[in-house]
Amino acid sequence: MNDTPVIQTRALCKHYGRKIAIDQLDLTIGRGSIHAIVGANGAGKSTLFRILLGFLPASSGEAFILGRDCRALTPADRARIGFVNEDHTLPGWMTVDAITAMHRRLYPSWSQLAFDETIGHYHVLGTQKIAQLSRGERAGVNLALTLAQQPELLVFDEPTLGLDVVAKRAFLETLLYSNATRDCTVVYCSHQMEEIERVADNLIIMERGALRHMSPPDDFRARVCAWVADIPFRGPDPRLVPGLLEAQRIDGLHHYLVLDQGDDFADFLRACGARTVHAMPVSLDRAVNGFLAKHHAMPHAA
Ligand SMILES: Nc1ncnc2c1ncn2[C@@H]1O[C@H](COP(=O)(O)OP(=O)(O)OP(=O)(O)O)[C@@H](O)[C@H]1O
Repeated sequence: MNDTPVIQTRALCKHYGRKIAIDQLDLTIGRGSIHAIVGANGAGKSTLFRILLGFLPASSGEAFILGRDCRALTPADRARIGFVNEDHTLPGWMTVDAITAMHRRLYPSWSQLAFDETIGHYHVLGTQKIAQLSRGERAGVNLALTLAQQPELLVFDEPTLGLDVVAKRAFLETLLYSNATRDCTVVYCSHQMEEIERVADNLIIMERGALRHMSPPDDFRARVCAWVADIPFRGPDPRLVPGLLEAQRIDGLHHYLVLDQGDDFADFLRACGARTVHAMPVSLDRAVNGFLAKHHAMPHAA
């Protein structure tokens, strides 16, 4: 078994003028599984993908994809990687049949079976032009073309953005199937947490171009907890609440979303005058969004 990481960056930086998009990023993603990268808008996810795929030079540091230096990818290296972005850019004037024939010629490892299995999820006719397809159908054709290459690594930049529930489900089913049936690693970024909860084995959180967390999604969810306390007056100064991500007062009760706090958080609340305290687990969506919102809201020196 090849244990070269599919993605590895060392002290990777990307500046756009004075703007720092990637900031000393050290990231290692192993082979296999589905890895989801999340981050607030502007966290650097698309920039990272563009560097990894060799579309954009880094300002400094190193980046490797499938063990190859991202600055010097050959056509043979690229054939091992399938990339789908949110725009599902395919030439609008070509028919589905024509573009399929072109890809079949281009990729020596083309699998007609993988193409047929994927396209079968969508109601697409071979005679239709790409421009005539709906957004979800275009996503399906793009995915079918990419999976038929039989890549070792699939990289998706917000692949289900703008798709309806049915198209999203078809896309995810295919993704899961492809990961389960072939030895294919999937790395994708998305803002759709319920989708990540369903498909991802590994959650990677980026913030302002740096890695903030990496673990199975459930492990991150377990770091965040919601507490409700009945405190008959103002409650503690938020700056003194350990691990605070979010504080709200609803119907006279104090609600706290906190990171990395154990049972002694209850003691803290009681010491602040709480008559009753309750801890509740949170969804992945709440945990990640609370985490990102907290840091997103912080003022940042340019
Ligand atoms: N061509 C560019 N010129 C200047 N700044 C840029 C350029 N491209 C990206 N940036 C900046 O780099 C940062 C990272 O952008 P990037 O598109 O990688 O973020 P993202 O995590 O993909 O965001 P989103 O979730 O909104 O798609 C942002 O602050 C963005 O404004």
